[in-house]
Amino acid sequence: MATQGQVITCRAAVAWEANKPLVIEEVQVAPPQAGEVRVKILFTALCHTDAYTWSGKDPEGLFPCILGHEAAGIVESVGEGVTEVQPGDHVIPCYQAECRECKFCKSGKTNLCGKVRAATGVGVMMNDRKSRFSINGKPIYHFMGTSTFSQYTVVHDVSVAKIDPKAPLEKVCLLGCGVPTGLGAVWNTAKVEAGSIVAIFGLGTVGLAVAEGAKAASASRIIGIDIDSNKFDRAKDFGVTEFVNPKDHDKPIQQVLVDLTDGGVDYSFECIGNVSVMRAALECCHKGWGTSVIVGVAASGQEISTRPFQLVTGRVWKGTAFGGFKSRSQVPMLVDKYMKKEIKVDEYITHNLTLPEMNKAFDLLHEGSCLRCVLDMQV
Ligand SMILES: NC(=O)C1=CN([C@@H]2O[C@H](COP(=O)(O)OP(=O)(O)OC[C@H]3O[C@@H](n4cnc5c(N)ncnc54)[C@H](O)[C@@H]3O)[C@@H](O)[C@H]2O)C=CC1
Ligand SMILES: N[C@@H](CCC(=O)N[C@@H](CSC=O)C(=O)NCC(=O)O)C(=O)O
Ligand SMILES: [Zn+2]
Ligand SMILES: [Zn+2]
Repeated sequence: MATQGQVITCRAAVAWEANKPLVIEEVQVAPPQAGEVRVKILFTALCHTDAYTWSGKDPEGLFPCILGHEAAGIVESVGEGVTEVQPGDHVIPCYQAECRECKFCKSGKTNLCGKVRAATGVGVMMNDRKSRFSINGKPIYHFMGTSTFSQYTVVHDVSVAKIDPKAPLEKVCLLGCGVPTGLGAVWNTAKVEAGSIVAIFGLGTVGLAVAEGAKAASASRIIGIDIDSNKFDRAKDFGVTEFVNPKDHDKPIQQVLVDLTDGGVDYSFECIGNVSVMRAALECCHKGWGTSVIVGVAASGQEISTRPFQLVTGRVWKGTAFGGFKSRSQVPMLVDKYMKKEIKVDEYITHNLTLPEMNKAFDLLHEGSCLRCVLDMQV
């Protein structure tokens, strides 16, 4: 039966309140308005940022909402004026939009886009500042402009990347967030050169993708730092060459790393979201040129600090969102790289579950063995 122009009733995992188990509900998904795209989500993974917002620590977190931002699906219908995708196209929703027209997009200096960010930050669509999700008339907020924990979602047309229809959606859903973030932090944000010494704090999916990117950039030493030594074995497969567990040392971890590397590392990446570790990641960098990239997302109210002397003496502190990749232009390129076996994706998937098992998937996120759990959304 044709669904275009109709309200679709489907299942979604609804976060009614912070920290309360998500509830699988029947939700009504309104048709896309001008400049919008309704997508049938086939597979979604969970990212730690979903857990962060669910925890109530995200200043932009609004409830009730439908979380989820690392997914793949098929366009069901498009609103007026949408030209770049059509029903049947295979797509990856992009929480970081790319309109190609705004001041940010035109600058060439950033992958951030200003076109819809004000609306996505408050859980609504640009057109009418309303949600397309409801339950018996009660609006449910969108999240990150993607809300992929629903069998159908509505996104802005600037927030969807059309990909190779031959790509397996149950795998390439990961290219919606964590893997590109780590790779791009190395390639786009830090621009690591061959021969560099790299330190990675946190060996989850994002940290391992940093390792993969650093290996591809021919870094000479890739030092993985994690408080869970069980992470070390797996990290070798992603390019980590040495391991340090801060718990094994009495000295501050930045001093341990400075001693290990004749004065400090060329590049460091914080992939945890811990502001004390962010400081250590900056301070383990080599005087004169070492660059530290903040990737992890820290909770509301948290602030970073260091002695300004650290920067006066040439260290550089940076951050990255989605690894600096321009989403609509570059996600299809990452899918192609995966299809040519130039980047890993399957290796980050440690668990597969289904939509009704959403809460189990959130529990898994906190287990050391889990990198990414992919949910089959149509079960
Ligand atoms: N900037 C961006 O665009 C993005 C940021 N993120 C953020 O990146 C961070 C990492 O994400 P995932 O890799 O999925 O997380 P994860 O939780 O899988 O990995 C974090 C790792 O850090 C380790 N760890 C925790 N405390 C530590 C400490 N004090 N010292 C050393 N290691 C420690 C844990 O054992 C774990 O292995 C999260 O904060 C997430 O929200 C995720 C995607 C995009
Ligand atoms: N709402 C949060 C912001 C969290 C954050 O920094 N998000 C990252 C992506 S994390 C993906 O898993 C990001 O790209 N930020 C840029 C943006 O435009 O949101 C808070 O306020 O803490
Ligand atoms: Zn994410
Ligand atoms: Zn833009």
